[in-house]
Order: sequence, then structure tokens, then C-alpha cells
Amino acid sequence: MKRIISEELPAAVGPYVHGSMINGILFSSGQLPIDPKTGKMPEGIEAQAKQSLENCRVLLAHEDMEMKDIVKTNIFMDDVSDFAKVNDIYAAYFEDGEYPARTAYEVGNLPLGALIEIEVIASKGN
Ligand SMILES: CC(=[NH2+])C(=O)[O-]
Repeated sequence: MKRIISEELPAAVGPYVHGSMINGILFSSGQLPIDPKTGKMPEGIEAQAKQSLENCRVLLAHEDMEMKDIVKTNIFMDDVSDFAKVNDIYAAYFEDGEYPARTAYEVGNLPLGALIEIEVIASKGN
């Protein structure tokens, strides 16, 4: 198994790596919406959803993958009433209709008071 740590992503906030790769399948850790340039989270669910997705995109690029290589996404939200806003932002990261499987949850509380955390499983060239 390869443990993935990227200098282009915000440092882990606990004992985990950014992702693990085994047999060509990438398993990401949950990507909090931390801006790697500032080390801070932007305000509001739209900006946080974009940042978490950007962090997923950067992790995938580290392994020469793209958003279209995602086979499953898990989205964890502080408040499921943000569902529609998150859907609009999420959809823009994929070609029309070319979405991977996904599960979305309201989880109550997330680390560091984040409004969202996103994890992906990806496999190149599907
Ligand atoms: C933020 C995160 N992925 C964790 O496991 O704490």
C-alpha cells in the first residue's frame, strides 16, 4: 500500500495521511475545507464545499487522476439543509451526468467546526 502525503494539501489535523493507494484504487481521507495557502477555512457552505472539492481534486492530481476517475464520494455535512447548495457546487465538478456513486450525510459535528468534509474513492481510466 502507498501512503499519499501532498505538500499541496493542508496538513492532516490528526493521525492520518491524505490518501492510500492499493491496486490502483485511491482512498482519500476526508478532505476538510482548509485552504492550503492560508491554513484557514473559508466562510459559508458554498466556499467550503468548493474548497473540499478542490482539495479532492489536488489529491487526485497527485496520483495523475481527475474528478472523472472518482467511483464513489461520501459527503459529510454539518447541516443537511445545505444539501441543495452543495449539490449545485458538486455537480459543476463533473461533466453533465457523469457523476460517480455518492452518499451524503448530516453528521452533526465535524472536526474544527467545518461545515463539510468530502472523501472519495477513485480508480484511473474507468
Ligand atoms: C479530518 C479527517 N479526515 C480526520 O480523520 O480527522
